[in-house]
Amino acid sequence: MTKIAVCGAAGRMGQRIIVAAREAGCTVSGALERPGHEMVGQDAGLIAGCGALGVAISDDLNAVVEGCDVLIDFTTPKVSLKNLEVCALKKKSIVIGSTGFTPEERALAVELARDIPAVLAPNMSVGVNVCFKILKDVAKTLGDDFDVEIVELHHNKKKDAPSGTAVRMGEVVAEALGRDYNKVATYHREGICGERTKEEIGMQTVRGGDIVGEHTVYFIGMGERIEISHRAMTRDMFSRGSVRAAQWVVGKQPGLYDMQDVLGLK
Ligand SMILES: NC(=O)C1=CN([C@@H]2O[C@H](COP(=O)(O)OP(=O)(O)OC[C@H]3O[C@@H](n4cnc5c(N)ncnc54)[C@H](OP(=O)(O)O)[C@@H]3O)[C@@H](O)[C@H]2O)C=CC1
Ligand SMILES: O=C(O)C1=N[C@H](C(=O)O)C[C@H](O)C1
Repeated sequence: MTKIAVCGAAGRMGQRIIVAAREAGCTVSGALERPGHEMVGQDAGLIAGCGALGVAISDDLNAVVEGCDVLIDFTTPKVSLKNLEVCALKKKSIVIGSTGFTPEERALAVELARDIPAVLAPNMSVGVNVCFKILKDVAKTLGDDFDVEIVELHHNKKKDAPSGTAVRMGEVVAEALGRDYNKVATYHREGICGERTKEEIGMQTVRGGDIVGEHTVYFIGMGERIEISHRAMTRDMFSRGSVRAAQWVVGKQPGLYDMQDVLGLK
């Protein structure tokens, strides 16, 4: 039985991951929140709503990592990089779902995962990862004649924008079209901003209410349009995906993997 510890255990995703780990027959060996968090000391299962587990939410990163096979972490990039560093020191595996990594932070993650197997993915659902695969083919087939715009919608508590999934979708399309995402992504249009360039990929963000997560990539041509959309109705396919990744990654060769590796979509 895989021993899973969860970082961000009292958060929206952390709670669902604890439930998913139990449903998958894994042992929840530890649960983490930051020092001073009001949930430290509480039973992680009671907070997640799946009954007492006898696992108190801790603020002791070293002790929690020591006691697990794999840490699942849905927090922020800075916290995730620290967790990756500690997992590397203790030779434990890690699954990171946090989003909002800068290119420099991502490069650091690759470096830190040199000696341990780690999964880093902005979206752990099967549906979104199949969309990544489809998008590559669609973009390659359509080529430069269709304008690409990406729109994402999320709840009003989300801290990063655009979503990690939208950025990955932009990267997949840009790469398929032979463009550099960081040069062609256009996040803002206002005033007399000029005609749209052929190369740009528009990235639009909507925030409100309790939207779990919606992504649409528009390929807009003359007289026709293709829309590839994914809508998440609950967080459960993200949490199940993260547990699947945790079970998969333990024992793999060191290195940084993504959800396409876990699902065999490459
Ligand atoms: N890859 C995927 O499939 C998905 C990724 N995400 C991403 O996961 C991340 C978390 O999302 P969500 O659960 O909605 O966010 P929440 O804010 O609900 O949860 C994050 C939790 O992490 C806690 N935390 C902050 N700092 C630390 C620390 N140093 N040690 C331990 N815990 C800490 C937070 O505490 P506090 O409230 O005190 O800050 C909070 O309880 C985001 O980046 C989001 O984009 C979300 C869904 C799916
Ligand atoms: O913060 C969220 O909620 C989500 N974040 C991920 C992202 O940024 O892509 C994935 C999902 O859409 C939910």
